[in-house]
Amino acid sequence: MAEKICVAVRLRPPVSQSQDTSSATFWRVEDNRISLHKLHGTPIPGISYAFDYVFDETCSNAKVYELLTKDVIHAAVDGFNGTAFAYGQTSSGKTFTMNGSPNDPGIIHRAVNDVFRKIQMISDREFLIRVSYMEIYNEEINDLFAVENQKLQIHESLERGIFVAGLREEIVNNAEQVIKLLESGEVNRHFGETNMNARSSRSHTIFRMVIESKGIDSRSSGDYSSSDAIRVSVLNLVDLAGSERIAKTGAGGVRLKEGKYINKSLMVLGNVINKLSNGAKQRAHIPYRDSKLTRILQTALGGNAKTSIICTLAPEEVHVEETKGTLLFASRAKRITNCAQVNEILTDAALLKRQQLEIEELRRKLQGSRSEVLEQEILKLRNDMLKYELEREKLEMELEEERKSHKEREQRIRDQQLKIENLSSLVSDGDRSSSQDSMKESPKDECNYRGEDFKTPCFKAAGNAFVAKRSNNSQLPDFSPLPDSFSNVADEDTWFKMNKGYIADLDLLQTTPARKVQSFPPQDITPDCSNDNYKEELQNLKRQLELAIKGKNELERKHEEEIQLNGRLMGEISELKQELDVNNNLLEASKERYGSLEREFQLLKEERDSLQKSVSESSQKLTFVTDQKENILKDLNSEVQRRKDLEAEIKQFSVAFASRQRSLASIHGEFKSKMEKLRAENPVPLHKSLQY
Ligand SMILES: Nc1ncnc2c1ncn2[C@@H]1O[C@H](COP(=O)(O)OP(=O)(O)OP(=O)(O)O)[C@@H](O)[C@H]1O
Repeated sequence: MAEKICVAVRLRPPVSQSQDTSSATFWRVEDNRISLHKLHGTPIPGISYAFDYVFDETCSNAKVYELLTKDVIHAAVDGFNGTAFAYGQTSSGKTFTMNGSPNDPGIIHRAVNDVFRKIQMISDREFLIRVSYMEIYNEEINDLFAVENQKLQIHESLERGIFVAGLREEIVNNAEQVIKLLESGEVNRHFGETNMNARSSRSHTIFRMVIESKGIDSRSSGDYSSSDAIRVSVLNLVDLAGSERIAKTGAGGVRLKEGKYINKSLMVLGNVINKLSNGAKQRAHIPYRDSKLTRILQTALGGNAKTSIICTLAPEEVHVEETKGTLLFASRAKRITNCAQVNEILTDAALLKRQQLEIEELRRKLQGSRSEVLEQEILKLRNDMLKYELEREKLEMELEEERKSHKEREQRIRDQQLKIENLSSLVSDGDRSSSQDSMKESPKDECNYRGEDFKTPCFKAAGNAFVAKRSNNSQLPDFSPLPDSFSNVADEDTWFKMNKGYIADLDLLQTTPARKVQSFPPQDITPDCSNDNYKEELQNLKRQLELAIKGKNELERKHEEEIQLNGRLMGEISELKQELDVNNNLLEASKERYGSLEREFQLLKEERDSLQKSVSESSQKLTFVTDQKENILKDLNSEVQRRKDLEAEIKQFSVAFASRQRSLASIHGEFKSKMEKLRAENPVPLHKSLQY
């Protein structure tokens, strides 16, 4: 059954009253809560903790045992593993709590007495108790019952669980015997003097009782499921060494080395408690193997055991930080859930029967909900996967189409840009031609000019044609001086770049028509023209120019629109891409889940198969045993029958024997009387006469 570890804290009495008067804070205990207060009584926010029990400095070991530990001890007698340990900084009262004083024995003594007292009260079971006592000193395990057993190793086996190999175990019959053994062990324990404690435990000690019991009349009951089982439980009573600040303990040399080992193993214990307190989901790996202490206490921490922890606190203000640390440890420990169950070892027949029941149960579970649920989940996942695949394909198609139309639009934009460039150059060419024309005076020049093949601009093949036109025009520098203001609008370099196919800056291009209007108004051109045709042509040219400018503006507007549309579409494409990514992730996740479910399903199938196999093996075994039993019964019956027959025969024989005896007796009587009669008739001694 899952249950939380039981956690209590205990405040030891202050070492010296005088220290307290100068304190600025003190710990207050109210019911099952402990909080830090300022000297005048105001509670300090955030430093208040509740536990299963909070014992103040007036509390006795008797009370601590009664409220916190007794249940664990009693449960151990009933077959549950149990652990009780004391945790706290050095000199906070751990050893006092576990070992006690002559006037107020500690938890270990009380537990030992209680175990034997309880056993006495159980009449239907017989008990076997073994005890051992070890210490972990500088991360080495030593036997406190046998000093020669040092540096012992931890092992693990199916039958014994985690155990210390080579540790002496004494079989004990009463509490006094155990107390004597404990006293002998205490002598071997490592204690040392530090600034904080004149007799400081330099090692963690674990006193262990293994309690075995068996129902007394198990044979007669015939119920194999429980009375035939042997219960084995392990009870650990642990006195930890205290965490210490080297600065405070003033430790050096050996003490310093011990302190480092102590702190390290307590840190591992803290880590284990921390991980366990995170709850099953976030637990991941629990570092039990990082220290000997946690390895030995593995079952007690989050395993098959009932556990109670007492955290001892030093009340002095100078220890307030350590006390807060201990309280934090205690509140984490409070969140740990153990799952204790009676430990039973079964005889073969009981084991067979129980296994069969378990197999049946498993089979029911397997055939029932679990596999159905799994199959349904797999089906659902398959559907989801198909759905995602379809959605992905659809999205991919949409994306492809979008890409295509995006390309087309880009092409259109490029075309438009080109057209705009052409128009712009045309406009400026036209301007320049106009200005040149207006300055021309000789008919030869006029003819030359008119002889040029001036056409409506061909937008599509603009690039090269335009470059050619520019190069033609550049042959007339003398007749076409650039206005001063031109360089402010579009310099030669810019033109050059544009004509070479550089990306155009539209802002620059837009300034070109404005220059034409400002610099070359039409009235400046006409008065100088004497030829009518030429005038007409000029008019045409002007019209064409106007049209071209209009066209160019229109194109620019369209171009702008296209760019905006393009921007929007790009946004849509990136949204689609994101959606596609999300879908892909979902697909991956469901694929993974699907895979793991399939694996789980496969495992379950294998498990089911092996279970079925073991069921059939068990059935075979059972049939074999039943057959054997029947045969034996048959043999027994025939033996009984034979015995009955023999008895009857003996009876008959006895009757016949008796009647024979009777007839013999009568013959003998007759013979005797005849002899006597003969003797009377014949005085010759009979034996003589008979000799003849
Ligand atoms: N509840 C208590 N009532 C009276 N005296 C106490 C109590 N707790 C502790 N003490 C006394 O305080 C001193 C230190 O206690 P103890 O040796 O038990 O501390 P510890 O936590 O085991 O220290 P360490 O970790 O150094 O071994 C001892 O003299 C002990 O008798």
